[in-house]
Amino acid sequence: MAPISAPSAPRLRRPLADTLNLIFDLDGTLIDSAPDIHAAANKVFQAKGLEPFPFAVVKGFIGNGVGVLVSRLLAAQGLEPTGPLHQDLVASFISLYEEAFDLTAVYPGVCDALQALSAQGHRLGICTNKPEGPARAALRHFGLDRDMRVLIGGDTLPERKPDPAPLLAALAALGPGPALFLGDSEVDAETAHAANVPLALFTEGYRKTPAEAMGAKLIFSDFTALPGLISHIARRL
Ligand SMILES: O=C(O)COP(=O)(O)O
Ligand SMILES: [Mg+2]
Repeated sequence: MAPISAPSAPRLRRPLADTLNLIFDLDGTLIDSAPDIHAAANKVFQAKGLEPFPFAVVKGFIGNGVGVLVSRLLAAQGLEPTGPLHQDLVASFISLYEEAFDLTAVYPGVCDALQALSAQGHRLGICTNKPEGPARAALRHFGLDRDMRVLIGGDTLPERKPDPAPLLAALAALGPGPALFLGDSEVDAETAHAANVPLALFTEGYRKTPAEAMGAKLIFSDFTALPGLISHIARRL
């Protein structure tokens, strides 16, 4: 008797040729959140009877996560950068941060670009030093979570950027394939370099170094151009 034929095996879900694993930074890359970070920092400092900060000072300290931000702010006022006051300020900052969206804006063209990239078959994820809770809340609030398959925040792993571990973990979650890390800062450039992943630099974020000195494979200032730029370089990654 002829064997009953097995139902045809499901097709292996292999990445399409020319599709990439695209990992995005969050603050200064997808969202311009510095005004909310500034407001939250001033609220928690003032609640302790401490002086508020000018916007440029807080903006210049963004990039290494909340713990480092608060340490830098304390040091800027000549205070001990670690210890109980630091812990208190970080805890209150994070609880404010989960709902601090009023002063934050998504950079122009981001939503459409993410949808277009996903529709082109690229796999998208986030690697940020923002704590995971506030990062998830921000992505949901701005409708940026739909196409994201993974989120690694500043407190998801014991390591955070510029250690390569968070970026490598995000990429591992997306599966094998060529990758690009899209970020705005020196921390992102260092992370990309340490993980041996090419960097696409978004120029409108919180960087201090000239764009050409960041070692980026791609430099862009406008998200509406991103899907086209990525199609152009995909084969060369
Ligand atoms: O929270 C920060 O300090 C920086 O966050 P980012 O990694 O998304 O730029
Ligand atoms: Mg950033």
